[in-house]
Amino acid sequence: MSRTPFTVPDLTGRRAVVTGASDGIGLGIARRLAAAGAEVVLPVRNPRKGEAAISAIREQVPGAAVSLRELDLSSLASIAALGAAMRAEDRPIHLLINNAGVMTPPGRQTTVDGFELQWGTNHLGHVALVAQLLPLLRAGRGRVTSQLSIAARAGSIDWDDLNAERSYDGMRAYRRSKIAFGLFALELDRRSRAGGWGITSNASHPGIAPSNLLMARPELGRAEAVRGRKVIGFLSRHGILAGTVESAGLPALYAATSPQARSGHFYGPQGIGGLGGPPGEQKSWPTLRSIDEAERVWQVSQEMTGVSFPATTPPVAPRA
Ligand SMILES: NC(=O)c1ccc[n+]([C@@H]2O[C@H](COP(=O)([O-])OP(=O)(O)OC[C@H]3O[C@@H](n4cnc5c(N)ncnc54)[C@H](O)[C@@H]3O)[C@@H](O)[C@H]2O)c1
Repeated sequence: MSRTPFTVPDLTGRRAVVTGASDGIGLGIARRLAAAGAEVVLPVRNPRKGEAAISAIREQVPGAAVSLRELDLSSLASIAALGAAMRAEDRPIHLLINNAGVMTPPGRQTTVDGFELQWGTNHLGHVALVAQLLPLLRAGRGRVTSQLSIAARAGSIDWDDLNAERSYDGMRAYRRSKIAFGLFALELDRRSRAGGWGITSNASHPGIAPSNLLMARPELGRAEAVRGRKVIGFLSRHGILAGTVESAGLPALYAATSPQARSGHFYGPQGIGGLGGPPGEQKSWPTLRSIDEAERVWQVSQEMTGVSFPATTPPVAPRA
């Protein structure tokens, strides 16, 4: 099955930031951006893995303009430090791809700030990052793309237990983090339009691909993990209901760089079940449609993280 029908346009002179680019889907995204001529910043938790990622990119894109910054999305202090360092560099950001993520860690874990790990990393961490980088994104008329998951097609936000303190289920918490993050991405589009911030925001999901996220599942029993790896590896190899780690980056790349991709819209693989295949626009999932919930996510996330976005009166008109 052909998996690369989308070519990233020329990005010479553009500066991109990609989270979670030391591995998996994010590494492929960063490599393609660099190949298209962008200067790519990789904020990573582990500098050693970051150096290896840069070597891997330069092997395929000699002379690629890639550099590392330190970022732990599970720490608001680390996010603030990255924001301060990048604002001090005072260079516009044209693309921000919020790709990093963690899924179903073994048992309920918390960030250094005490948030349930998936809620704190996948959602709140990226909200805080966008707030920290907002002046640079505005300066670059930046495009923000946020990576969701097919898991967010179902489930809901348990507003009374955002941190899963009363009851914890790993997949429920993952879904919640990705639904909230999707609602945030769409609300960012609405707020930017209403406030004239000059940035765009859309969302993507990669389908399913055999990255560490799915192939190393320490929370599963050994037999179950091996079975899962075999099934996903088989599906990916045969292009059935799954992509490769490389192709899974295409929806985010399309959302972030295609002249056809629109702010406030949603992109994913167009294959059977939306799990693999070429990237394109897809109908938003019911979990992402409530404007009331999006506004609530917007407010609650600022309260929980202590970051703030410029005030705007929420627009009443539905999204275009
Ligand atoms: N692989 C899939 O099938 C699949 C399916 C749906 C959604 N996704 C989403 O795609 C994105 C990329 O995942 P992947 O499959 O490449 O997984 P991966 O585990 O290979 O990569 C995840 C990346 O996020 C980074 N990360 C995790 N916690 C971090 C933290 N606290 N601070 C900074 N970086 C952190 C990791 O270091 C890694 O680089 C994630 O948002 C994931 O939820 C993946």
